[in-house]
Amino acid sequence: MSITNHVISTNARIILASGSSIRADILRGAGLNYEVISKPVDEAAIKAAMLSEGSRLRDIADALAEAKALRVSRQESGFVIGADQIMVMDGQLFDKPPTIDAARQRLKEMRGKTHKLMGAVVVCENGVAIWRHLAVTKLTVRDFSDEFLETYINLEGEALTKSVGAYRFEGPGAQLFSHVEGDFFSILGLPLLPLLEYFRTRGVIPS
Ligand SMILES: Nc1nc2c(ncn2[C@H]2C[C@H](O)[C@@H](COP(=O)(O)OP(=O)(O)OP(=O)(O)O)O2)c(=O)[nH]1
Repeated sequence: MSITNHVISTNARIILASGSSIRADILRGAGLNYEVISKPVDEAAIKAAMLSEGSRLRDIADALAEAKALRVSRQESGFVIGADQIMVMDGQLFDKPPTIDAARQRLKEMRGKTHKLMGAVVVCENGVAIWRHLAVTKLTVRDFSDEFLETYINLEGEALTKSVGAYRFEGPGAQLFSHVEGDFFSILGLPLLPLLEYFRTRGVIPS
């Protein structure tokens, strides 16, 4: 993503509690002045506990986003943003692929099918969750050739392991899809527009 560094005045401290580079790029590209403070959260434990209780997958994304934001908000002042995104296909939950080969297998599994991305964002202040939003996007992967897949994988490499869907929609990854339903920023990992609207209602950024 081509990112400008044109900041629109921000009247409060904004912290992104995420190690995700694309989330940072999205906030910076939108002209927000923010800091990144990310602290570890045992996502696997939260996910496993909620799955064993039969929680809805969207609630898992929300709980993870809240846990990430709370972990930082308990120690830092300001508006703390936590986010989490899960991929769902054929009723199954997928995490980020651990290796390039796992990404290859995942993309082959996704070929010709539609999957959902459930993206949660939670804002916390002084250790309390004060706002939340969930965006569900639907993406239909075309029946791409093995040759295209190898070309794409060689182009993106390790970046595919940083994305829950094993693609980067903002780049040549767009060529994987025949149809998407939902918001561009939510696909990338941060439901930006509802978040900006919330910050405007709180006077953090100008209306
Ligand atoms: N560049 C790019 N990244 C994507 C795309 N779709 C999903 N992602 C990334 C956004 C997130 O970094 C990641 C989803 O995983 P998580 O929600 O667990 O976040 P992550 O572990 O990366 O960071 P965090 O837990 O917030 O520290 O997938 C895309 O189309 N392009």
